[in-house]
Amino acid sequence: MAAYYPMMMDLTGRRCVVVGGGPVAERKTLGLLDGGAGELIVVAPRVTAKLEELAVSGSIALERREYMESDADGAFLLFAATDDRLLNGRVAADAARLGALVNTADAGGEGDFATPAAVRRGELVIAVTTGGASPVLAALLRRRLAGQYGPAFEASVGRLHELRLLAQTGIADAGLRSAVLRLAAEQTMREAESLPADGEANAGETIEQWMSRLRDAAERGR
Ligand SMILES: C[C@@]1(CC(=O)O)C2=NC(=C\c3[nH]c(c(CCC(=O)O)c3CC(=O)O)Cc3[nH]c(c(CC(=O)O)c3CCC(=O)O)/C=C3\N/C(=C\2)[C@@H](CCC(=O)O)[C@]3(C)CC(=O)O)/[C@H]1CCC(=O)O
Ligand SMILES: NC(=O)c1ccc[n+]([C@@H]2O[C@H](COP(=O)([O-])OP(=O)(O)OC[C@H]3O[C@@H](n4cnc5c(N)ncnc54)[C@H](O)[C@@H]3O)[C@@H](O)[C@H]2O)c1
Repeated sequence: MAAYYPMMMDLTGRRCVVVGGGPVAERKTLGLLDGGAGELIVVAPRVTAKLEELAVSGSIALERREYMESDADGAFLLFAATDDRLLNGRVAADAARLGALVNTADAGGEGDFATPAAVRRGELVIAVTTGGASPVLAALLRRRLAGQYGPAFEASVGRLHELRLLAQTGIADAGLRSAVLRLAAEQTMREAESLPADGEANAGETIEQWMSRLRDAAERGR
């Protein structure tokens, strides 16, 4: 069992290849699209209706045929998600030889990385993994976190980012700036618990007004 190192990968301009076209390959493909994969190719003789739809809309390139070694050539990420154990092993071996990072959907996650269950709220990504101990537990935790930090949390994260940019230029004192940013994050966490699904925290207050209010609070707390 690997210890696993969590990281967030920028897939802009990267070639990603999914081998297989069943429900598992579909899930990996949707995750790659959410994750901004630059060039996404799915190779399989048989694919789900959703993958078919993504090919028609041009979101993925679909190669409706069996996998060939050349599919691994030039790939940055490779996903072995077929129901054929021997083939998934071959894809992993090709990836190792050709320098692609590989994920295998079977065999205890043999390969270079595992895919976590993820909640996306704008720039916030919450990713959960059990390293193969219980993928279902990862999915259940993902569902709980998605409920706890609902869709409206995206706007809250966006406001925090705007505030941070403004504070970087608008508050010269580094200690005061970090106190303001901490108060803002703490307030946002508290609000997350009471935020209506379609509501926006502090709607109506500009970022400048929010920063000034936080600044007063931080100065009082010094
Ligand atoms: C989190 C998630 C992300 C995703 O796939 O996007 C994910 N599996 C999910 C669901 C899921 N997987 C399975 C079931 C059926 C129940 C069951 O059998 O337990 C369900 C439930 C369902 O389908 O609802 C079965 C399964 N999974 C793996 C094997 C092979 C093995 O362990 O040997 C088998 C047995 C296959 C068989 O028996 O033939 C392997 C892996 N699955 C992983 C990720 C990696 C470790 C993650 C971790 O442990 O945290 C790893 C190691 C490799 C990888 O795929 O990267 C996604 C939930 C997404 C979400 O809902 O948000
Ligand atoms: N990691 C996970 O999250 C997870 C979850 C459940 C199951 N699994 C494993 O993943 C495997 C795939 O699951 P599924 O439900 O998507 O299977 P599935 O049987 O629905 O689909 C298999 C896909 O592989 C394709 N395929 C077969 N031979 C191929 C070849 N030579 N080249 C290219 N594509 C080929 C088929 O066309 C089909 O699209 C399962 O066998 C299981 O071991 C993994």
